[in-house]
Amino acid sequence: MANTWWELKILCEPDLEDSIFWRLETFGCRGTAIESKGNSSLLKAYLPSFQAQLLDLSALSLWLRQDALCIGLPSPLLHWNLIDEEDWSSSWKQYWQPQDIGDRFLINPAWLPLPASSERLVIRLDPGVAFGTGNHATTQLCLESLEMRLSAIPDSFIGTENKKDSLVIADIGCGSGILSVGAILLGAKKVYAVDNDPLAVKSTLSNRTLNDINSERLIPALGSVDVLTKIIDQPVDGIVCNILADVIIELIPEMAAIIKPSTWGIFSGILLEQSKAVADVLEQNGWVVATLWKRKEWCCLNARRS
Ligand SMILES: C[S@@+](CC[C@H](N)C(=O)[O-])C[C@H]1O[C@@H](n2cnc3c(N)ncnc32)[C@H](O)[C@@H]1O
Repeated sequence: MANTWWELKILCEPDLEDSIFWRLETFGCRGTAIESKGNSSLLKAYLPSFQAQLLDLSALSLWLRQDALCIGLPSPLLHWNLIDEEDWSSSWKQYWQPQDIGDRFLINPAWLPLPASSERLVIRLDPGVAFGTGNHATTQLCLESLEMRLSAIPDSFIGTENKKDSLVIADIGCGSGILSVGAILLGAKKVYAVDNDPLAVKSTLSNRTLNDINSERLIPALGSVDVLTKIIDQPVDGIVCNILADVIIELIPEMAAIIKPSTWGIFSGILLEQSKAVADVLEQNGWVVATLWKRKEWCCLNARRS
């Protein structure tokens, strides 16, 4: 029998989009898409059917209504139905279009032709069921921060030991591998990409191939910081970590084992109201938080050790 998926369709006020995406992500949805419907937004999200029972979907519906109520907006309408795998893979892909991010990147869905000419660094992507299409504000903030870290300063200004083409980076919570691929395209020498979801590791591996990246330059592995401590052969120059504030807070002390005095860090997946808690833990663990970039209700902390 074909694998089946829940297709969730949510009609909502545009102002609710981000909080709903947040709920869907926490609920375990993959392959989210969005469509404008007049003054409303239609969000679609997909979830392997075995991951949720009808009761879970009812609970999700209740949370969505409560979230809307809290900020005084009309309740979103949630509908669900079962579809087979084949329909799933085509349903959300049709809404995903090439997208410029920052000054340097263009995200190109794997099934669409490459642009005839582009001065941008093209990240070809098929996220499969992993998070990381480039649509989410936190992914964009991380890519823009990487751009700032890796392309703002010419090699000649950053000293031999920090030359861009010798930079080793850890991508913690790599998802589709979008940030790892971006870092390599910007000139990093090597990226170790870890995720505790096997499907994310699989997706990063296939996106490595899709972008013709040598297997010695992008090294995906199942796990988290503990695994990095075993697979890296030297402390990393940079960390990019787009997970959730609570998880980042837990991982920060462990990161001490993979860094050196000059390591920089890009931390996102953090809601604005959580930024102080994350910044406090970073500072208690020897980081200096240099900037906070925000988009919608999300933020990204750029930090360094010295
Ligand atoms: C928000 S997604 C980020 C994906 C991609 N890096 C991006 O920026 O679009 C977070 C990812 O972190 C992974 N994750 C969650 N907790 C983790 C942990 N403790 N260690 C490693 N990965 C984790 C999830 O499986 C998910 O793929």
